[in-house]
Amino acid sequence: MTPICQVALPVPRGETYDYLCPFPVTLGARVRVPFGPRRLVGVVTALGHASEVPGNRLKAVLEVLDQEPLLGQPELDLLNFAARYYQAPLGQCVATALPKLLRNGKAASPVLNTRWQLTAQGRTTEPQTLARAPRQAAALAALQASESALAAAQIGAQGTPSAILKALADKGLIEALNHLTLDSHEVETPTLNDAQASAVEQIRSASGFSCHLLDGVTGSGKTEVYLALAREQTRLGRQSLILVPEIGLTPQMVERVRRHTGARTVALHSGLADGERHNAWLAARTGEADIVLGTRSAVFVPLARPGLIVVDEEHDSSYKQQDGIRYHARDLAVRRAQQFAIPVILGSATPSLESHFNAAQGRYQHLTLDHRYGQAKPPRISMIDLRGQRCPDGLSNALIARVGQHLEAGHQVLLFINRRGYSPIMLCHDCGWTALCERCDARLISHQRSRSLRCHHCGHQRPIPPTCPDCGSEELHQLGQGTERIDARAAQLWPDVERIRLDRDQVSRRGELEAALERIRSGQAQLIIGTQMLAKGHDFPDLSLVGIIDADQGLYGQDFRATEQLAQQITQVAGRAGRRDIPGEVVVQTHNPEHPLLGLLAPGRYARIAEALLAEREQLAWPPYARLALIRAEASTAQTAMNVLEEIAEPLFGSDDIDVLGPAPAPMERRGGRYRCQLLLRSHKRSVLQAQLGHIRQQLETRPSARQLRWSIDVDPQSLD
Ligand SMILES: Nc1ncnc2c1ncn2[C@@H]1O[C@H](COP(=O)(O)OP(=O)(O)OP(=O)(O)O)[C@@H](O)[C@H]1O
Ligand SMILES: [Zn+2]
Repeated sequence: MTPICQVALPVPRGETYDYLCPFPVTLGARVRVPFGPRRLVGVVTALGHASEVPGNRLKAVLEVLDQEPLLGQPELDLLNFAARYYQAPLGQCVATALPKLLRNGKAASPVLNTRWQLTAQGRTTEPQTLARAPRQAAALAALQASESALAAAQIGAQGTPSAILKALADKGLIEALNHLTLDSHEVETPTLNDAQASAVEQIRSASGFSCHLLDGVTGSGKTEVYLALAREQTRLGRQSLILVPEIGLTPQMVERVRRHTGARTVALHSGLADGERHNAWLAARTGEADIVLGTRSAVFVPLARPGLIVVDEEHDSSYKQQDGIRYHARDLAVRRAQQFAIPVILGSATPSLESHFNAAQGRYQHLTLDHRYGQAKPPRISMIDLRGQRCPDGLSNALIARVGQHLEAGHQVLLFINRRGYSPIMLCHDCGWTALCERCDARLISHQRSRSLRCHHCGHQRPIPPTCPDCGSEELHQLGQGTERIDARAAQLWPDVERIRLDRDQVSRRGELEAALERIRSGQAQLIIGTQMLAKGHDFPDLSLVGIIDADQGLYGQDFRATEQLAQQITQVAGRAGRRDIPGEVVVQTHNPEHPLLGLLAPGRYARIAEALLAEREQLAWPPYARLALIRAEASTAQTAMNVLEEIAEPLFGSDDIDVLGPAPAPMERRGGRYRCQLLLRSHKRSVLQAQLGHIRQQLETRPSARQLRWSIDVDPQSLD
């Protein structure tokens, strides 16, 4: 009898598909199969001899792509768990776990490295010293002139042959991005202070699975705790997986990891070229890499010899995927550690309420670092009361004075505003017209450089009108600020100071962020204007002042996590100031100086905020005191979406174990021309909720009325929008 294999395919529905397999094949290997008119690559998730599909309708595998399993049993278990828990098709979970080239059927062996970068030595070596090898000298000069890594074809006007690059690499002057070799003599291991050493000791002395919440104020040296442990794992021949929330944090981190551990380190994130990502993923899987530093989806990477998992900035909402499979990488990381029976560290200066709660319950070991490392003191925090002040461009006179002083002293200044563009409100002073998106319940944001009005929700854009479209008045005012406006004002105020603006409009392409961060780190840029991209994790030694332009932005958020997130964001951004010898200062502009939350911003107070918020959550039975699942539906009319959600909700009313909230219109009801509604389910019993969700998903997949919908199920939603 021909064996039958179950294959997880990247298609929107269904669990797995059965195929006859006339070739030898192992679990976890990729196969190419016919699927309707198409040919797809999938992963074998089960093998057997029986199928519910009648034999004459079964199709056969066309090709087996891997002789050895690409995904091992632990990865398959995790993917199966994620598929069940997050109500997502297994095939899509598998597709999330694989880098693109492997998804497309490329062989599981490294592709040629695509980009080259300078090593520390290469940055400081004069090309003239290579005068006897003029082509090498030219290639080195070209890389020194570039702000980012380059492909061989981009180095020099005609490109550079790989033999020349190899020669430079052998001299230790350049390296392929994601390279695995190392000059071990560069390793410097910092001496830990008592608090760090004690944290390391406690984690090290745990055996088997253990979860540690490393709760340390900003600048307390959490990173060195991770690295000390990772270094030890490397020495013991085991791998460490370190997750960070944003790509922006990886280049700096990779450098630091290598310098402090001497380990073969690879980065894994979406900013890499396909080939680089492919190679890094394979290096993790074969065990060639000792340390894997990655963003969210790296939680799925196969590890040949796992020893430690770290989730840095564990509170960060970017660990939760907001579309497709809505998984939470932090939660899956804990699950993985359990699977492997190894320790996992969740680190943050502002731990999530979930992790606080778990630590309080004794499920996680709570380790604290209460002071900044070394002589660095907590930053001094002051408020500027904006009431009654006129500052259309967002900078009060008091803040301008502070910025001026810090710049004059030769330090760096960060102005934080969590909105890109020029101004969020365009208003006609005569008739009251405001610029709204036609497709969303949202205002259009003006962007001066491109002279356009843009919707940040659906991408719609149109030119800024010269006069009011309703009454023709020329009195069009722009109210409020985004990064662009702050930047424009800063250019007038400090024309000779080198500025850098960092937001998604500025750095969208690969390499741009790295280049920008390098300009900050090298001290070239003195004044930095940025969004939350810059708020966390970065360590800029010369930064002494952080100005928070508008603390009120988040004070009135409707979401149940709004206050938690605001407290985290402000604490984190404030934590960028004064991390070394220069004393730090934080200036917060607000119309609500008496707001209790702002009063709690002083360093070390975050725990008090967290306790207060937890008490509130308990009273209201919100997470972590209950579990939530949000079912979203959108359609061309609100009624269509509401009707289906009502049908779904109907049998649940009156249930003892599940609270049904809604269905109701989403906070932003119309987006991209479609109407959005949602149904929130809440329960104290995870298993009951899970069972119901399985049932609901089946209904949504099969009900004819649901065909006109776009719907999703979000388990443990990060926001209720
Ligand atoms: N043991 C040590 N020896 C020398 N320098 C250290 C040590 N520990 C920390 N530092 C330095 O102190 C600064 C802050 O450390 P680190 O970046 O690890 O803090 P963190 O707790 O991760 O901060 P954040 O949460 O704000 O990102 C860094 O510049 C780091 O190099
Ligand atoms: Zn829109």
